[in-house]
Amino acid sequence: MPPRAAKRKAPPTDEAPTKKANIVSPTPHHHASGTSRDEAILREFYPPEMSNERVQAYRDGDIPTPYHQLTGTLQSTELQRQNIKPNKAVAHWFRWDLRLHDNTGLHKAHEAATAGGVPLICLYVFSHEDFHAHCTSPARIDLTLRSLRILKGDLEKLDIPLWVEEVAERKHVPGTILNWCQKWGVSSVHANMEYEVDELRRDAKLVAAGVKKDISFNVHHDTCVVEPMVLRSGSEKPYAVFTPFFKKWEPYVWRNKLLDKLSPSPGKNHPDLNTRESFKELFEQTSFPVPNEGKRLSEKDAARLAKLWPAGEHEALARLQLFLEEHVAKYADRRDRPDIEGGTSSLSLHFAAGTLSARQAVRAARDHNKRLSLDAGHHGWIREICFRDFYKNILLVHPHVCMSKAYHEEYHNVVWEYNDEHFRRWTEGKTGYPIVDAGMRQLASDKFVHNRCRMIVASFLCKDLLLDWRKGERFFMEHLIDGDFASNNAGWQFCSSSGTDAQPYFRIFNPLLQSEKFDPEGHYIRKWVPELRGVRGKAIHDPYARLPASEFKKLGYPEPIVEHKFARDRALERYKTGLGKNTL
Ligand SMILES: Cc1cc2nc3c(=O)[nH]c(=O)nc-3n(C[C@H](O)[C@H](O)[C@H](O)COP(=O)(O)OP(=O)(O)OC[C@H]3O[C@@H](n4cnc5c(N)ncnc54)[C@H](O)[C@@H]3O)c2cc1C
Repeated sequence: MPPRAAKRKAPPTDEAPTKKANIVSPTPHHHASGTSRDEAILREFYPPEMSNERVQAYRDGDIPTPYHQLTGTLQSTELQRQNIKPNKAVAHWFRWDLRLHDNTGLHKAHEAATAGGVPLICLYVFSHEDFHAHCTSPARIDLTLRSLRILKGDLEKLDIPLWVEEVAERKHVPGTILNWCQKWGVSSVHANMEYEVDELRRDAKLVAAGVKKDISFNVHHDTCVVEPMVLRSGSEKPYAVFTPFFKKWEPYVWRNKLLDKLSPSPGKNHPDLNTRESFKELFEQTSFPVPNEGKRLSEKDAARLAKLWPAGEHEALARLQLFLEEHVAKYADRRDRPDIEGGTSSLSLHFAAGTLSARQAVRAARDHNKRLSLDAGHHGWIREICFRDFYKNILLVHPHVCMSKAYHEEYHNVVWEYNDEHFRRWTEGKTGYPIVDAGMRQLASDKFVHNRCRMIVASFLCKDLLLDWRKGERFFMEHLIDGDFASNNAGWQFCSSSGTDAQPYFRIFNPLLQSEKFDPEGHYIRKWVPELRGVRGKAIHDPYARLPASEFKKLGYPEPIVEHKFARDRALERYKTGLGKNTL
């Protein structure tokens, strides 16, 4: 166990650096090739890896969590914010909640506007540097822009304008918003809380800065079905394991009738308010910002992905309905089968963009269930949605997971390989393990991967290649259309065995067995790995070992990058050493 930190306020070394030159390199574990574990962190935005002692200080409450900083600021300014008089408008600041229905912040903003007799106006902040700092993928940014266009159209029908404000550097976001509010006479802003560290700190600053300028910032819980931090174990602690969390979560949802209280979409701005004239410029914004180089899809990819993943809340609701009508009943049997179309809902991009709320989804599933109690399919699907809630709770209680640290910080003593060639071959889907390559090629093409294959490719990176899981985590965020920090981080930590509920380090996925079990006929592999389309029978899972050498050569498919048995033994040894389990 690391030594406990002394009871004093630790210096804020996990704050984002203001100048590049200030960043001092820690003592990274260098690899012979010159790359190091420190490269897994985006150093232009974040300080070096936090010490395990500092993690413990967060746990002990010696350092206030960003969540407590925000809630503390909200509490200490409550009276002042209440006393701010309505000016010319109330605003809702959209984030990853790009919908009208069941949007808590939007609903509260509408109520405040109605009570104050002023129009509701809306804002979205397109912050280029945040996209870089958070590794947001071009596909996700493109989906956001497409969702915003639909949202703008829907809001306009209600005489509510939506303005998209472009900000280059994220340090300017708070100032830009305050200026925007002053320009349009906004006295009150509502937004839904984002649970990542940078966002909680930004909001805490804004709430405090706002009251000094007579602007009330109000931040609401919205994204989870059950408000985070509410559910506690018998010993009054936040849950660290999913199953008991779910056991408490489910009856809590039904008992408190949480699904009967969905917020309605806002009503029309009253005609007497002359919103269209007073906020003409906001209505007339015709073009949206263009993402920076490297964050922009090619025209061809944009067109292809728009067809594959239509945006907006109407589409999300239609997709939800289709899934319930045609697939959910068989969910329990098929959710692990990447070879079956419709085995899962493919709604994660809508949850991530906020074009569908988790409450809407759980309620629709409950209402669709025809029996007295939930059947296995409906129940199993609702349980998966609960995972979102659980992982968002983890961010609030353990902010160090947002700072490139493992949930179980002792896993940081595991020494990873930093083999650039292996990493490149993994990213390109050229590992010589068909199921792994199929998963990585699905990611490259569709910017989405089936959950079972996310686990297989992640486990392969952490255990078979023994590469730093944070490199995989970042690569996923940079490519997934549904990239969500909490779920992605937790998924990676599950696979690297360092997270909550993680698979124990000695349980190592065998990619061959996974392939035979979850893609028995090899349909998924043949779909994504064209070199193997002509391979018949069980050879599809392991063509190198199961085909004659001459036949294998003709395929133009790579030999396995590592031998699984060797890799497994190496991983076990490295984990044991890192965790101090090798000593007598
Ligand atoms: C390494 C790894 C990385 C991941 N990265 C992300 C990510 O960036 N964004 C993301 O939304 N999910 C992520 N997941 C979780 C999961 O893979 C996806 O949510 C799921 O594949 C989405 O497909 P679906 O919508 O068809 O899911 P369904 O099976 O239909 O499930 C319904 C919804 O439940 C939620 N859900 C399901 N499984 C999980 C889970 N394990 N953790 C959290 N929520 C879950 C999702 O919101 C999903 O849309 C990751 C999992 C792993 C193992």
